[in-house]
Amino acid sequence: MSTAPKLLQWVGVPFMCLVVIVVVRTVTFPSYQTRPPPCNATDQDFIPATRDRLDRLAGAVTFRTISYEPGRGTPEELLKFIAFIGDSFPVLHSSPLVTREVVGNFSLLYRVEGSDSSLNPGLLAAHLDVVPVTEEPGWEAEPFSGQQKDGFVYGRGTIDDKHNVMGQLEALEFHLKRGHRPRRTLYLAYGHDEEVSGYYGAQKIGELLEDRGVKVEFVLDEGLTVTKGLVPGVAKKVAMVGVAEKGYLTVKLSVRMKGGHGSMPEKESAIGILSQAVANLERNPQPNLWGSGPERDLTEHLATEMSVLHRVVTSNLWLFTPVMRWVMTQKAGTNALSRTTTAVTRFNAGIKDNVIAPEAVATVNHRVHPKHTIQEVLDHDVKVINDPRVKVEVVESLVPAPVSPSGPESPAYLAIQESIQQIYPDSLVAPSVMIGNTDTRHYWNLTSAIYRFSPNVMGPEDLARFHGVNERISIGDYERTMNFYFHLMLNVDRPLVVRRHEHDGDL
Ligand SMILES: CCCCCCCC/C=C\CCCCCCCC(=O)N[C@@H](CCCCN)C(=O)O
Ligand SMILES: [Zn+2]
Ligand SMILES: [Zn+2]
Repeated sequence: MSTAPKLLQWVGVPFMCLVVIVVVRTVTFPSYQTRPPPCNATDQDFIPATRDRLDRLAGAVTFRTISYEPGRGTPEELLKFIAFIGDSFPVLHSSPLVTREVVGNFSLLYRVEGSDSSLNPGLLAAHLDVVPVTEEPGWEAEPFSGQQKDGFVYGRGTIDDKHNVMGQLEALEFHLKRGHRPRRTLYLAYGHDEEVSGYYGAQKIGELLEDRGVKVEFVLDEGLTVTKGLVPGVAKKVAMVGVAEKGYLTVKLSVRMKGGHGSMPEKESAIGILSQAVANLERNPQPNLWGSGPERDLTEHLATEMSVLHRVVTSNLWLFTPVMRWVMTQKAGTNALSRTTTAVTRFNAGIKDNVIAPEAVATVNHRVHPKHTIQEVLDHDVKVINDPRVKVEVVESLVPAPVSPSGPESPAYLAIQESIQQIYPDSLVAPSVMIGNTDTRHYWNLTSAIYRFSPNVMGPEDLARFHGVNERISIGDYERTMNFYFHLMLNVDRPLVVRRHEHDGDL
């Protein structure tokens, strides 16, 4: 047989088989998107973002409830914020159904008594504290003003996390004002030191509930959001419900050398050696694990909603995972889903222009992928630094969270999904990995159904607002936040049993 037909036989035929398999899988890949059951909400079942509600959010932002490090915050501001909350919701705070405890001096635990003791309580979480403000001159509005400008409320805490605190309380106040009596007992847990790991706030709340033998049906805390323009190949909004949460590892790198007079430097300095170590870490990222954890579910839940090329790839991850691994590392948001991230967040050295620095110290903040271990991350750092003069110390660590159930087998997840779809009817919903950390670490013993989701919309240009400059929330998003919690409180106020969910294709 001549070469051409033999080549065709050995290459062409297998290639054609491959093409057929890829095409068949693409066209037959299942849709995970479902439609919620009909919502019988009326016009009265709506919380408008009225002036007084916006002023309450703005007021909350004015309290400089900054957390600096574990055990070092702003107690006076927290006490003022707590008092402000008490004054802002008179029906809630005078209801015989509601009890409020101050836990750990500055955290709040509300309990709304339900009428049906056969239903396990639900727990909504958020936090009262914020991170410090940097780059103040870059802000378009004073960071603790709560200024309303161009359809936004500006300020530190507007999306992390005072919109959830105030949005949940507004929803509960609205329910109680209308005489609603919940069947399911509801806890509202507001930690005062989430930004510094919650050791004195949420941890105490978790311990208190455990000591009381409380088991909850679900926990919902801050998390990923409704996203627009962040998922490659998807034009629609995508609401990402965190069913998992990355761990973290904070590492201190230090180099000590002989100091001395700036006029007689040695060939290498502590600053130079540490700078090289940091550069090595940034040039050699932790391994790409995309596809090995819950982030794969996010992609597969969206495959049928993607543009053709992306759909071919995501419907055939058996073949194209290497392609996905490359695509997903091209931007910070998707890269954060794909691997343990490495962020050098502090670098300190030197005391005077003419003095050789005897020590240089840097802090590295890793967020650990669900399929990675703390030790593996540390081993990678040491290997990549490859310099025994650099001391590597673990400052703090947390293993990745257990993965919560999602999809049709998880009624609590479906209730969250349903509430999202009632507020964002044009949005897709998918399970995802919370790339930041939350107070839910302190609630692991209360339930296996822990979710992280904040009902506001984030686009590519908004990611930098988290802990950054010009943190803000649109008035429309705050209105949707309040109404998300209004609907969620209704949607969970029934036995949460596995229900047959209407698939698009079934209607
Ligand atoms: C396929 C597209 C994927 C895009 C993913 C980007 C989605 C962006 C939406 C939201 C980003 C959420 C990150 C914000 C985390 C907020 C909570 C927080 O700040 N927590 C702190 C706790 C610190 C505890 C101290 N160890 C933190 O994570 O730093
Ligand atoms: Zn937060
Ligand atoms: Zn934060």
